[in-house]
Amino acid sequence: MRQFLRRLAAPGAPRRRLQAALQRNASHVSAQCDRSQCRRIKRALAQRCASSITALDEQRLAALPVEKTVTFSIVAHVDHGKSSLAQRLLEMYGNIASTDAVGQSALDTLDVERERGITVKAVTASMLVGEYLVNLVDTPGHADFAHEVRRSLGACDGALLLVDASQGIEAQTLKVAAAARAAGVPLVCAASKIDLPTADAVEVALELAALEFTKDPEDVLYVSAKSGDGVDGVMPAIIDAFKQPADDRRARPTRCRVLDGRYDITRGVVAVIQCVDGSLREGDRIAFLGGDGKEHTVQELGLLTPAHHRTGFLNAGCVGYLVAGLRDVRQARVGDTLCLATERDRLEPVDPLPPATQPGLFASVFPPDGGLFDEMSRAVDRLALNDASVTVRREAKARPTLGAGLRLGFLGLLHMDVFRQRLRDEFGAEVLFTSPTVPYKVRWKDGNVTTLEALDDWPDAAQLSREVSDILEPVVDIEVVTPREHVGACLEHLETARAQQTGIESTLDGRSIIACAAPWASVVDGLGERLAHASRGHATLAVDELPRYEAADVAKVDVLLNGEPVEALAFAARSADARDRGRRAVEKLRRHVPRQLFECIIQARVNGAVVARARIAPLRKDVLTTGGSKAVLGKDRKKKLLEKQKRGKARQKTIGKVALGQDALWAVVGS
Ligand SMILES: Nc1nc2c(ncn2[C@@H]2O[C@H](COP(=O)(O)OP(=O)(O)OP(=O)(O)O)[C@@H](O)[C@H]2O)c(=O)[nH]1
Repeated sequence: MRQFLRRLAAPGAPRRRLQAALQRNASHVSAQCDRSQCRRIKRALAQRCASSITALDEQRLAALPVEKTVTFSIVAHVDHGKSSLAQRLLEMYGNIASTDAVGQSALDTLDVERERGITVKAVTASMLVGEYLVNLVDTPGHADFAHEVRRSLGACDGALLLVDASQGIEAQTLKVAAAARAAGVPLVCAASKIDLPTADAVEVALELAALEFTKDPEDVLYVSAKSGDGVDGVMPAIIDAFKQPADDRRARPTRCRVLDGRYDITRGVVAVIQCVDGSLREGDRIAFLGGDGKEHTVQELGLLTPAHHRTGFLNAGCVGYLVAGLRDVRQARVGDTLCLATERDRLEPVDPLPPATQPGLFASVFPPDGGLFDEMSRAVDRLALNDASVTVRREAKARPTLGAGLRLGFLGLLHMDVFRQRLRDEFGAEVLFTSPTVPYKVRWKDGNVTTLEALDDWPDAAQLSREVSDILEPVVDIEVVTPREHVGACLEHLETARAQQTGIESTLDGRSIIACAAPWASVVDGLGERLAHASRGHATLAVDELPRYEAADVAKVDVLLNGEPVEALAFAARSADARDRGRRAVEKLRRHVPRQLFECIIQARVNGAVVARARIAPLRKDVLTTGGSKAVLGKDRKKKLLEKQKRGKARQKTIGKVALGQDALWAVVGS
């Protein structure tokens, strides 16, 4: 049944059968698959039904000159309405059926996006607007996914900058606008959510002009995805601003750039590609420039609407999907250029996409059972294909209690948490994540500087006193945008986070922009949430992606169970806070470690000294009771049994392993 449903959900399946299957099979789907498989299959079926109503005129598309194509990204601060506006545009141009609901976008297809109500992946949808083919890219707003925005901007003719008219310009608005400027991408600005009673679109337009994001405040569009007001003016403005001059790109040798990809269990790598020059057809033999030299046959090509709409060809200016029987995820990396196999020796790669941002946070992952390392590794590689900013490296050495693992690099805590959830949702991989750590460095007294890839490599107490000159920590530039009345509260939190203020400016609409240099560890430790809380949700934080290193007074906190350090639980903290944080970690862990038959001692250790201790008493087994009733035992026999139990417990205490679940590990993270 599952196979049958997968076939139905695949592109090319007839619409009538799909709709009938969707209605008939809902209960079978539920019966045969687990919750997340079931949701995915039903969604794929529903999308296929919806995508078949798309009125893409393939003959017109085949003849479409490149100057009649436009690619643009929607960029904004988190929750300013990007996905909702994209949804309305898809409805307006017939890609999907109309709905009255705002907030659940057809472009947010991942379980994690729907559950959390945020976009984590940039998604492309192409639509026919008059005589133009417009490729829209909906990008995430959260800072942890800023690499998706930069990658999308690298492949766009322009960007639509949205600003929530009731919130005004926020920290991430400044960040994405700066990224667009750096990439040389022109902007069209729009004030969104103008239906809200607190909206002040004119104020937003003036502010956008003051910041030189638009030349004239009158050029700013006013839109509401909820009421639909102003949405019909968006595409004409986009086409007008971003249309490209006529050129001969269609006639040049074919070159396509890989923008994204995901692994499909039946079809292998499904790559999102942008046809930059020439055209590509199903059946063509292709090769990757600078790749492994292998040739592949194009099996399936089409547009993303956002569902797969198979066209059999892609011409210059189109963004679409490609299936070419690639089984190894390393064969089609984001940014790679592919061309016709016969032309590979005479072509240069397309301009590179912005490189993936350096990870700012590392964690190790281990399979729950050491033997499943290969399966875990494959799942991580396949998911990393869909998230180019994650770095994956095999741990240099196997950990004593956890076995072989992978060291993963992330851009922030949310990024890491989303990756963990996607591993489970999309690949069924339950893995153990260690406490995340920022990459510290050690400056030794002999002048050498080494990077601490993992907390395991942290110098011990003796080395610290004799050989280490400084521990260096990453520091980043941050900007906090807040209404003026909350500046005091924000500054207090910034001081607690050891942020050094470097400047403060006022905006036209009565807000302040505070610039600081802050330890990256404080930023990933929830500084953004604390600032938002202190300002009743008004303050927003944007972070510069490139850290520099400065000397810091930090120490490693080890957590021990029955005298054994648990590598997964070690973390670094400011020396002044290490004792407190160690105590909190022990307290939290005490609540998560199940009682065992033997005594369990939890300790926190800083620089070799124990700073906190908790004891979990053993479960008491009544060895004098057999089969539920108390046997009549002689005094000597009782004594013997109790002594035997005592010896057993002592042995268990030394060899007994306390099984720790991921919830216990997560409880300690951020203690
Ligand atoms: N009143 C009103 N609410 C809107 C409008 N557009 C979006 N919203 C609401 O604003 C919230 C965020 O909307 P999204 O479209 O998910 O915002 P986003 O910018 O795509 O969010 P991220 O991708 O996570 O950054 C949702 O609760 C929407 O229902 C609008 O025009 N009017």
